[in-house]
Parts: sequence; C-alpha cells; structure tokens
Amino acid sequence: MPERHRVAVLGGGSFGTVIANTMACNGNQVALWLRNPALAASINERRENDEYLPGYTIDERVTATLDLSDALNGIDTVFVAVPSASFRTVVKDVAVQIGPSVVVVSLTKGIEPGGFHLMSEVLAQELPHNPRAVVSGPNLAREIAAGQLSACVSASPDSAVNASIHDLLHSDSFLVYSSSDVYGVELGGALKNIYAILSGLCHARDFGENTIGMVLTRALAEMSRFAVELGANPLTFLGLSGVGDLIVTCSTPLSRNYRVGYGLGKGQPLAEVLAGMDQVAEGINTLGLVKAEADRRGVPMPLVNGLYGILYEHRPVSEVFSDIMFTEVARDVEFVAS
Ligand SMILES: NC(=O)C1=CN([C@@H]2O[C@H](COP(=O)(O)OP(=O)(O)OC[C@H]3O[C@@H](n4cnc5c(N)ncnc54)[C@H](O)[C@@H]3O)[C@@H](O)[C@H]2O)C=CC1
Ligand SMILES: O=C(CO)COP(=O)(O)O
Repeated sequence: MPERHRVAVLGGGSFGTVIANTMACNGNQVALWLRNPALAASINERRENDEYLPGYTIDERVTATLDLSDALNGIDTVFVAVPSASFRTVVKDVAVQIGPSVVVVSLTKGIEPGGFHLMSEVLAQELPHNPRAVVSGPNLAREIAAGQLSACVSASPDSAVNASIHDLLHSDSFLVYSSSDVYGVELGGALKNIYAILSGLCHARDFGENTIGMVLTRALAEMSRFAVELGANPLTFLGLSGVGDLIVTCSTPLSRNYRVGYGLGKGQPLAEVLAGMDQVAEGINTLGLVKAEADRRGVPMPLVNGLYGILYEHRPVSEVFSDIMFTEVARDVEFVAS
C-alpha cells in the first residue's frame, strides 16, 4: 500500500495507540508521541504497547517518539489523545510548532478542569487559525484493538475536514460518520462518563435490568438537556456519540468509569478505587465540573446531583436513589415522553 498521509497522534495510552494503529493499517505514516522511553522502545522494537494494550500488534508504519517536534514534522493532521487535564498544555506546545494548514483533532472525552472549557474550545483558543474537529463515539480501545466492528463520529463545521478524517481512519472494521454538531458530539463523549460511573454503581448493587434501563433513559434525557443549554442539537444524542456511547460505556467493566462506579458500589472509598487504576477515568472530574455549570445555569440534573452526593457528600446510595426516583422523576418523564 503506498504511503498516504503523515500524521501525529499525541498520547501513547490505550486510545492514542489504537487510533494510531488504525491509521497506519490504512497506509498512513504515523508518529506516536509519548513520554515513557521504555514504552517507546516496546512499540518501536517489539511492535507492542506492552503497558496499555499487551498482545496487540502495532503496524510498522507507527513510529513512537519522545520528541514532539519530531512527531509534528511534515504532518498534515495531528490527533490529541491525552486526558483533558493535560490537553491545553500539550496543545500550547503544538501551537508553536505547526503551520495553519495542519488539521487538529481532539480524541479526548472530558472537560477542562478549572473552568468549563470543552476540548473544541481549547483548540479554538490555542489554534484559532487551524482547521479543527473532534472525534467521539462508542469506542472502547480494547474492542477496536480486537478488531470488533466499531464506529465513530467526526465533527467539524467544515465538511472537508470531516472528509479528511474519514480518509485517514475509515476501514472495514472502523467506520467513520460525520456531523457538524461539534458541541453535541463532544458533550456526548464527556457526559456519558458520569453516567457510566452511576451504572457501575447500580450493577454493583445488583439493581434489576428494568431499574438500570430507567436510569439510563433518564441519563440520556439529562445529558441532552444540559447539552442543548450549551448549544448542541438534541438529535445528536440519539446517535452514535450520544446514546451509542452511553449504552456501551454504561454496560461493561471494560470502561474505566464503569469500574470506578462498580468499586464505589461495593463500598470501596473513591481514593482507593482511583489508586488501583493506572488509567484516566474522566467522569470523576467531569462530574464536579458539570454539577457546578448546571447549578450556575439552572439546569436540573438530578442524576448528576445524586452521584455527586454519593461521591463527595457521603450520602447513602439508597437515600439518593429514593430522592432521584420518587421526588425528581416528573420532570424527566415529561422530557423523555415529549
Ligand atoms: N480508552 C478508550 O477506550 C477511549 C478513551 N478515550 C479518551 O481518550 C483520552 C485518553 O484516553 P486513554 O488513551 O484511554 O487514556 P490512558 O490513561 O490509557 O492514557 C493517557 C495517556 O496520556 C498520557 N499523558 C497524560 N498527560 C500527558 C501529558 N501532559 N503529556 C503527554 N502525555 C500525557 C499518559 O502518560 C498516558 O499515556 C481520554 O480523554 C479518554 O476519555 C476516548 C475513546 C475511547
Ligand atoms: O469512551 C470510552 C468508550 O467509548 C471509554 O470509556 P472509559 O474512559 O470509561 O474507559
């Protein structure tokens, strides 16, 4: 296969690695920037990210590098796959090293701590002249690595940018759809992490499937309501990056956020659950940020408030669920049914 594009992926965790490899298998030359020398050696010499995705073979067209300038040299597109807490720092370094024609894509599903900035807003602030997009969807890295059929949504106001991302990423096992609703697509990816924690907690407490179905339906209503307030299209939440990602992340211990909730539901303190994880669970930070923003804007979010009460105010799970289900229900039923 001839070389097609030169791209960079920033962040050598599970998602950065799998997206880098997907593009390499499509014939593109990919620089994967990371910070851990041993991991870079593992990828370059043994074709394996032995820390995050052991056993997954990485194509020869992926070159791991510790040098950001090296990674960005001669590229036409850069994908950012670091946690939201590090996103701006990384993007600022990128901004001084790339020209205005390079397409910049966020893969990150979170909200910047210390304010309420979505990753698309951080990109717009730091790289105002570059074409930009976000990619999100029901995309468990381990399943993509296992070759399970998966699909994502590329969102940009510029259809040519969506087309270029499709060209890089789309394959027989990884389908790329397009949207112009950037906020809707990225908010779906960020907000569902909160409800994945809640779902893990419900599963740990052996809640019935009927109950969990009701909780997830209300989660969809709640996240759509919040996103619409921020300017998203509610219909986006009926698609892959909304309900699609919500279903996946709320259903499986492959999700880090679900595992956090499961641990909490089994009575582990939050600090202990997090200490046992070597990967990011974005929903923890997102929960506090969304609660503050929803309170500020007057958006009713009973599930967010309830989970916040459990995590940070030591409220008993049974009391919170009783409040959510019997006191707050009318508003959400009305929303879901309308
Ligand atoms: N793993 C998954 O299934 C999916 C993850 N995502 C999102 O992608 C983002 C990254 O997730 P993962 O790769 O799964 O996380 P991860 O925890 O597996 O890896 C994150 C990587 O970023 C690196 N990193 C952190 N701060 C950095 C900095 N300042 N500079 C350079 N590297 C830094 C870490 O060392 C680590 O290698 C998150 O926002 C996540 O929500 C999105 C879709 C699927
Ligand atoms: O976003 C994901 C799947 O779409 C991954 O979820 P976690 O970050 O909870 O593992």
